Amino acid sequence: MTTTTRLDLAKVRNIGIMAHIDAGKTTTAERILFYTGVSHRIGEVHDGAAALDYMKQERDRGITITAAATTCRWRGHTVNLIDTPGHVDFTVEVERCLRVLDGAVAVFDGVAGVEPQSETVWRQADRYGVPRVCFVNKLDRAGASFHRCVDMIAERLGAVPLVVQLPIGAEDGFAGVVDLVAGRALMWTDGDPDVVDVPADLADTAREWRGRLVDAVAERDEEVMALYTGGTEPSAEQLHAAIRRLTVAAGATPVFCGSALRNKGVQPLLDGVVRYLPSPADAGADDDGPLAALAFKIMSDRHLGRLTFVRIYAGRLEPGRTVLNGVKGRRERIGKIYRMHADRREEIASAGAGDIVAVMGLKDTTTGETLCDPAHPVVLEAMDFPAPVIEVAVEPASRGDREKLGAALQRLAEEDPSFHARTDAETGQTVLGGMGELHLEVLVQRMREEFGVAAAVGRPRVAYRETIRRAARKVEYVHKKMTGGKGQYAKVQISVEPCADAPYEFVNQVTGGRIPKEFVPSVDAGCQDAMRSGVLAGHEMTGVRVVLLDGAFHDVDSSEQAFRIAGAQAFREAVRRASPVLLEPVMAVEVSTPAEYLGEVIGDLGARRGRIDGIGAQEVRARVPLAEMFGYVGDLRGATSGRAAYSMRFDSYAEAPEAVAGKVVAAAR
Ligand SMILES: Nc1nc2c(ncn2[C@@H]2O[C@H](COP(=O)(O)OP(=O)(O)OP(=O)(O)O)[C@@H](O)[C@H]2O)c(=O)[nH]1
Repeated sequence: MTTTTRLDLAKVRNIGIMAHIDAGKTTTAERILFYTGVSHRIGEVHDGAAALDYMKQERDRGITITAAATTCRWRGHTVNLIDTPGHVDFTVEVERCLRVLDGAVAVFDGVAGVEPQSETVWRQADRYGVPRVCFVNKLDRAGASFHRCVDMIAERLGAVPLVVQLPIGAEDGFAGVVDLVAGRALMWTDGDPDVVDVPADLADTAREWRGRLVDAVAERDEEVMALYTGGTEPSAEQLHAAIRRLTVAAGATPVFCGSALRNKGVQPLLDGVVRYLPSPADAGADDDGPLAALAFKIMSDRHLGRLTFVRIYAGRLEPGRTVLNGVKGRRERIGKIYRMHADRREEIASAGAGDIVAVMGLKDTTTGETLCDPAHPVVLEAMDFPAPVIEVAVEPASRGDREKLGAALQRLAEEDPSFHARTDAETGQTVLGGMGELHLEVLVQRMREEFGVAAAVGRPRVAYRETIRRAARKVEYVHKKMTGGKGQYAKVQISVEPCADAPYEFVNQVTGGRIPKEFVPSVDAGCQDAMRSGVLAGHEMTGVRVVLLDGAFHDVDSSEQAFRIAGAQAFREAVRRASPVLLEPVMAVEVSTPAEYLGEVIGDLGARRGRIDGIGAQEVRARVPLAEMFGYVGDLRGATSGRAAYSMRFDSYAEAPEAVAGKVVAAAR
């Protein structure tokens, strides 16, 4: 059965849930699905039964890897919910979700407060200008503190928290919340909360905090300020409207609280989502304009095959329609369209601006590309994906496995733009690259379990790069083969020089037909072939400009192939003369630790060739080469009795010191 819906845009919310690993995103999302009637029982993460974590891997590991888009309904609104992964290795997933969201719920662990990864994700959301509401979760746990977490939101994240609720009771006795806007209390026993008077012992505190809320809003909102100076207390509706204006403008963030696990606080959080977070209409979505949609995720479904998740910004999508991939300039036909409900799907007859849906039938479109009306081509701003910094070599067990591996890698790379696969030119091995140890572990496990590839997998190693330190001018290479029938002949002369603003550039300066036009792209292709495997240790090269200066050809014996070979050989020779160097990935590392271990943590980072960027009362920021960070999880736990935590993301590539480079080069040879 298919359904046709024309959404009232003002009643749509496209939101994500973001947080540090284990803060309780998945548990909160599960409760949202339960209360909105999508799922009929509550799946627990620790039972491996959460509906959103539907991939087998996720069930095994109890963590969220792939963001799943789910549609649910709350108080007459359509809420498209995206559950984003919290582990730093999957930052790309978070980033691509933020790109298509209108708003987000930031979940914090009431005991741990603002943790490093919540900070990373918060900054990402800042970068994309995504309005947020906060949910301070786990208030049932021993040691939880709502106010400490609110302070951290202000201090660590530089946000303006608007406290709209106060917890009633603490830890085991946590029973409900005061709604400061309405001046009522919500108490949970089972299911929906009872709305009652604010408990007498909290009345004064509640009055004080409502005053603070009104002050904070008045300071930033003219309408409430006008009431305030006129001596009128704003009504609940006026306050709601002002909080919405501030939230949508990303000028402040309402803070809610509760315990997802104990089923407390989730319904008012949902109210907050529809009340305060923006709708696509706030972003100017237009159903009647020409189509503009962004593909933000590719997923292979065991039954349906390739599904492309798209966010529609303008216009409508219908099955059977031909659309243009604005980036590739190729036409694609839309197959069936689905609204996804985590583990279930609903076929729909059309989808409009502001919607997030899954589409079948797209063959050529990858993550970050735009779909548009062929008569009105547009390209929406694409997404940037960081380079893989860690690799493993994979050796298929048999020829059959090699074939399966090829298919698996293609599918996995389509789904995940932060995953790369290449063939090592020297060893012929297949090398997989990713964002971190866990990322690759998950990919390898999927390759084995989902695609049935039997393969030996090497130890994870750093993905180095190679570049050149200076220019090498006028390097010549002649490719000549005169054996047998038709010969091969191509001569090229090139210069190479360091290129700061692009990984690779090719400039053609050949004049007077010394190389026929049709062979110039072959020289370029040859240089790019050689870029894939540097002369030092076979790592991918970056930051090289090639200038093609001169050459010669032969009427009969010259071919594209010959010029490609000559280009590659000239390039290798030029690079050898241009002081090639090894680059290593350097990570931005943030460690949070009890103060007593601070000295030890700093000393250890130093021993790992780290450069300290900043030291706080309980935290250290440093830049450390990735090569020194293998096994850091365990070492840090050991040194701090498990009390410190860290997060790490790619920062930059830097020239490896000679001692390090020497070893890498020797190992490659
Ligand atoms: N005490 C308590 N535990 C909670 C609460 N919410 C979640 N948990 C537990 O915290 C753990 C992590 O919860 P998840 O929901 O998987 O956290 P997550 O943030 O989705 O984690 P990832 O998906 O791995 O990024 C689980 O064992 C939950 O049962 C809560 O309100 N109170």
